[in-house]
Amino acid sequence: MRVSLTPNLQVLIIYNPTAGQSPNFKNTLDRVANLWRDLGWQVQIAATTAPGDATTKAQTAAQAGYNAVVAAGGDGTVNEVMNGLVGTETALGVLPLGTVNIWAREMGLSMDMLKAAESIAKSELTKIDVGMAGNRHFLLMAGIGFDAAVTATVRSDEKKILGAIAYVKQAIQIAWNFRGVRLKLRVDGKRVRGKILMVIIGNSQLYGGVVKFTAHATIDDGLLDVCVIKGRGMLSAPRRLISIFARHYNRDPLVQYYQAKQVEIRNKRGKHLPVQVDGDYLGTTPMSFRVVPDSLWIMVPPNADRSLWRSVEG
Ligand SMILES: Nc1ncnc2c1ncn2[C@@H]1O[C@H](COP(=O)(O)OP(=O)(O)OP(=O)(O)O)[C@@H](O)[C@H]1O
Repeated sequence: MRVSLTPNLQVLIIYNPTAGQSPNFKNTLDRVANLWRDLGWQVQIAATTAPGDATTKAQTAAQAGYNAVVAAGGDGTVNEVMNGLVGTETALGVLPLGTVNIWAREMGLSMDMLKAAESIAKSELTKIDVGMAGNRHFLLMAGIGFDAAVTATVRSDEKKILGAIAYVKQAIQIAWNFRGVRLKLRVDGKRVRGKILMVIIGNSQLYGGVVKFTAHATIDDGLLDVCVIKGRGMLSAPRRLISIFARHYNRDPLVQYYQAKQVEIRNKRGKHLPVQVDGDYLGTTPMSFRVVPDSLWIMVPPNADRSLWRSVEG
């Protein structure tokens, strides 16, 4: 079900002053706020002061009856805001201020903030599923293995200077020594065996702004999409990537694709893998993952990727 925005929308913009590469975006945010005020919206702006602050601020806004909280930052900030909004009546919006901005891309937003703000003003509201990793919600995906090892070690000062290239540089450095690990996977009770390089558990589709590991994922189907990539080491990764780009899941025996409500990853013989959610390091296996259906209101701009919905009502 899609719902139109009310004319006197109450909106809180929560921004992360440390996000992305641009040093001074407060002026642009003020212009965005004025653009929305001209439409009759009541708009407040609040800066985060530390990691985790966006979750507390979003929770407080939901309790105070705000209609929407717009996360202005990268996907880490979007994740923190949505963790404060799941299960409330307050909708999540996004303004792309981070390094990669995957959710903003999924929502079809321009990377130009004022153009993005104009699109957001034409949004509708709808409810979607989110994922849960341990006790943390995720909007995009959880990554287990190689990508989480990269996320855990990429330096924030390099991200400021190099942007997304900092991830590529770190991936190349880690790839040489990264080995697949035998873990115990259960996907809706089904046992999955083999040496695991990486598992992507996707609520949505886009990964890193370039590739879709979970290309069949929709955000209203009550399921998570699971892409399991197996192998001894990263030398085999380019072949696996070709299979994923061509969507030859399951035709390549080392790339398996599932849709499930729940995924359990247990360690074997003391071996474990790191876990990231929505691009931020979370911890290590063992960990449980599950879908939380129909639990988050979001603002859907007109150019949002329609393939993210199983059914779009007109
Ligand atoms: N005021 C703050 N000071 C320090 N860290 C913060 C602050 N506010 C938020 N953070 C942390 O910064 C992390 C990264 O932020 P965010 O994802 O928004 O930007 P980014 O890293 O530039 O973008 P991307 O996620 O696209 O790489 C968040 O996970 C959050 O915990």
